[in-house]
Amino acid sequence: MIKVKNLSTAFEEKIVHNNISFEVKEGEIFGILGGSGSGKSVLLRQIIMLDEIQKGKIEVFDKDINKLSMKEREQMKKDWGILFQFGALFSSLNVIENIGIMLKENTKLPQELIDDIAYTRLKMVGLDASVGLLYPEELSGGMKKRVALARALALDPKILFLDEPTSGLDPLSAKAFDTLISELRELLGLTVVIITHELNTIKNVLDRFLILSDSKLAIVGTYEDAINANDAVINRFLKL
Ligand SMILES: Nc1ncnc2c1ncn2[C@@H]1O[C@H](COP(=O)(O)OP(=O)(O)OP(=O)(O)O)[C@@H](O)[C@H]1O
Repeated sequence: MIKVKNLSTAFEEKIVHNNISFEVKEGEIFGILGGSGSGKSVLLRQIIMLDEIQKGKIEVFDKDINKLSMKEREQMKKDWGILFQFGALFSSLNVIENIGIMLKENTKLPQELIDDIAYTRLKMVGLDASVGLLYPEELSGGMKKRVALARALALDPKILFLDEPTSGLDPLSAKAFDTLISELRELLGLTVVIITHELNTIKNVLDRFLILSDSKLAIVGTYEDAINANDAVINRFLKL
């Protein structure tokens, strides 16, 4: 689904990625892990075409994203949903309007249908229809994340990108959100890419992950692979 080949990124003196390569397979929940400032966000932003690729190649759906026409770029962006860490909801819009905005901006569907789809998405993320007319300030942290997720799912994406989706949530809400991500992957056949440092998520939700360390990949593999690697950097990171 995503192939990163020999990617190198540097900002002035600082080398952020030093010739890294990995693949994300269709249908898996893949984690991007690493310490603060290790280049996780830059990597994600390069994959979703917000940051430029300095050296190397990234393919999504078997297409080199550096070689897309404007039209192909726009088309590809409709095939993924993104939930940023601080992906705030619009405070002046109610929940249904917040979810529907993606459809309003990207389709010519009539308002009635947009509302119908938005309510379907709301249900998908485990929220009751009665939440639809509430405004963001009336929601708990966990509910806000779910609404933002519903918005990311609005266009029926093939890939879902999540940047620290459970940060700021209490442990119970974080666990419930993790379960939801796993369920949605099953239900919708999504491929999910998550930046996370939550050990529970790493252990229980991710199929495979990479760890960025010193601009290289300390590992690309499963949790079991990570344990078996018996590597000091990996062990420190996973608190093994
Ligand atoms: N546009 C830019 N110009 C210069 N330096 C940048 C730019 N973008 C990122 N960096 C630097 O690249 C490094 C990696 O940043 P990045 O945001 O990817 O880290 P991260 O792993 O996501 O960290 P965190 O977990 O703290 O969010 C940092 O040192 C950051 O300061």
